[in-house]
Amino acid sequence: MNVTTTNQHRWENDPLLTVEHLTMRFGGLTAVDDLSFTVGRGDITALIGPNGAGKTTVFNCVTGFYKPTEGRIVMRHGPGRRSEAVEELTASAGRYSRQDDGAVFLLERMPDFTISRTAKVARTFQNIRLFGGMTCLENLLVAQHNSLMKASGFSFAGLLNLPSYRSAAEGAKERAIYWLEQCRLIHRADDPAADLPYGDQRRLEIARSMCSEPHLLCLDEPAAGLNPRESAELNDLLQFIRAETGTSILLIEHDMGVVMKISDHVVVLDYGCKIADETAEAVRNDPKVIAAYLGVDDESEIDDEEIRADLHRGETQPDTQGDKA
Ligand SMILES: Nc1ncnc2c1ncn2[C@@H]1O[C@H](COP(=O)(O)OP(=O)(O)OP(=O)(O)O)[C@@H](O)[C@H]1O
Repeated sequence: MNVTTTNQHRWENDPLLTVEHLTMRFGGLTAVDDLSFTVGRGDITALIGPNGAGKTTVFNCVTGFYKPTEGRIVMRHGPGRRSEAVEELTASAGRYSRQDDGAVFLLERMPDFTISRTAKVARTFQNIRLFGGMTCLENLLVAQHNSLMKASGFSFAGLLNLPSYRSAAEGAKERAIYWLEQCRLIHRADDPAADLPYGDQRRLEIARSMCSEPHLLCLDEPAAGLNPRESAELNDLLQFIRAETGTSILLIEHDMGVVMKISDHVVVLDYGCKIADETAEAVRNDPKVIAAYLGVDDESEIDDEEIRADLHRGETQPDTQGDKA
């Protein structure tokens, strides 16, 4: 997916998301400093960097949890850069505009619930946020509450009578069952989410996000706490999601076995600044990246086998069963 055309990376030619000159300050602390990068349509893009580099802050800006201090965050539905529509929208007071074959959204102007519902950006969190007392199936149905309410015409009578509501409710259940199957959780459909082992809960969160049919799926450390087998299964699931639905994925991840194996494109942050923005292959051999992970200033001093081995982990990991989770 990361081939270049006309000397540019593919993600530059068909960007789903562009983060442009993003800055986020908390009082005197600049957590993200003039950061620009692109998420290509259909790509798996990883955002990596040492602890405190600003990765989660970027996620919080993209998903509307924080209003950036400065910068523009553009999401696009439909192919191409849509430069004219983006500039027109920026000059107006609008939050999004629709074209015949798509739409553009300025995420920094939108509240978080509109970003998920209208711009179709879904996310998971570092700490699992499921409804523990609800069953797995219920968790996935609750995630589709918005579309069900819309189909009801936001009325009680609608809930009871409207054929459009009945058909939306059927669709929601089918989607929930589909994603439980793909995430290998269908046998736990009626169990409370809190009863699932940790790795299964992580997959349930991804299933829940996929029920909203996102164009962009943002995953904050999806492999955290997983054992090697579960990490390999996660790789398969993310590759399946991309191949089957075309959903683009932006992930924060410390597990280099996941990052290097499945990412088309890796963006590296250190102290809020971008230090690398390349293919996984190029990034894993970049002395700046190794230096950042080691916390050293002088790149010429680097000779750390452990860090190099970690950055190369995705190369050596054996494939797991098939191309489907
Ligand atoms: N709400 C906040 N208020 C003040 N400072 C914050 C806030 N959120 C993040 N920070 C600070 O911004 C910096 C970047 O934090 P952030 O969580 O984005 O880093 P990270 O790269 O995601 O780290 P990790 O890998 O440890 O999760 C840190 O110094 C952090 O303390």
